[in-house]
Amino acid sequence: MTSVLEAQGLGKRYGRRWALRDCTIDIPQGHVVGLVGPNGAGKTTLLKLATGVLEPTTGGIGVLGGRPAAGHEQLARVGFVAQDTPVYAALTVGDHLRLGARLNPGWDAGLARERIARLGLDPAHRAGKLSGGQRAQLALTLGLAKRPDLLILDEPVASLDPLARRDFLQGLMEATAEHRFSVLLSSHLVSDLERTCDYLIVLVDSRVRIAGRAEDLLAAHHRLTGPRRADGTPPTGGQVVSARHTDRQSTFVVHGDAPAADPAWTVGRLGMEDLVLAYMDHSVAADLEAAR
Ligand SMILES: Nc1ncnc2c1ncn2[C@@H]1O[C@H](COP(=O)(O)OP(=O)(O)OP(=O)(O)O)[C@@H](O)[C@H]1O
Repeated sequence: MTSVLEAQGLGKRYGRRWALRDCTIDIPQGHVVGLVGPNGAGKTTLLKLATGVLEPTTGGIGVLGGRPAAGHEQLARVGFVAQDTPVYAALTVGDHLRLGARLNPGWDAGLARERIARLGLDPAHRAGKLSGGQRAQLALTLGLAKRPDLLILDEPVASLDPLARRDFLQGLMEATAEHRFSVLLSSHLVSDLERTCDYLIVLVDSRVRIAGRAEDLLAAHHRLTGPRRADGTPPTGGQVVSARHTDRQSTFVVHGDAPAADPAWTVGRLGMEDLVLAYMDHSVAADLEAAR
């Protein structure tokens, strides 16, 4: 099956600073992919490379088997809702739908109308007077009604309150269940992704730290807690993702097979948030960097 996004040695540099480097990933179709990382990690850069808004400095990127933004057909297959869910303030909700119909060959007018009605949005209302949550829902509706094979959303819920955030993500999940398309969604909040995404990419300091199916990643990581290790290494094999030490205790997050039972050590599983935080741990990230 064609990958939804395939990158080989992909990099983007601004002057002397790399916004994204050495990015090699291959994401199968049919997932809701969460791209997570701290501010400035390179998430927007990767999404803009995927939509063809930016050209790579190094390497290459393919989206749904084609070059990003290469021709009408490719443009029609990819929907993009940029950061801050941009809409035209002076246009009404109805104007947005008419514009969507004019610009997109595969426009699903029924879906757009039905969704706007379900959200309780008045087609005569100017977009500039909508609340942040309503604006985000309008932008999502435009993205969905385009009926893309891949919908890319850059921090779509960043400015929303918890209720609006939940409604937005729920609407997105319902749409993916109904229309079967792939989604690539960025956020710096793991809690947003936990219920929504089944594939995860963790980006830290402009590099992909880990990428894969969420359940595989969770199964492949363990937390070990036990007596403080004088040499700072865990009692087992596996790649150390993060390490924390107090006077008496050491806690490691390791990537690898389940460690053999040792009565002095507690072995625990991780949730998605713990996993992402472990990869964001800067001290270990710096060590990994030095070891490359
Ligand atoms: N046009 C630009 N010119 C120069 N540097 C840039 C430009 N755009 C982004 N950068 C830099 O590239 C790096 C990655 O930025 P990017 O916007 O991709 O991060 P992000 O993970 O999306 O961050 P956030 O969560 O804050 O949106 C940052 O250091 C940023 O300052």
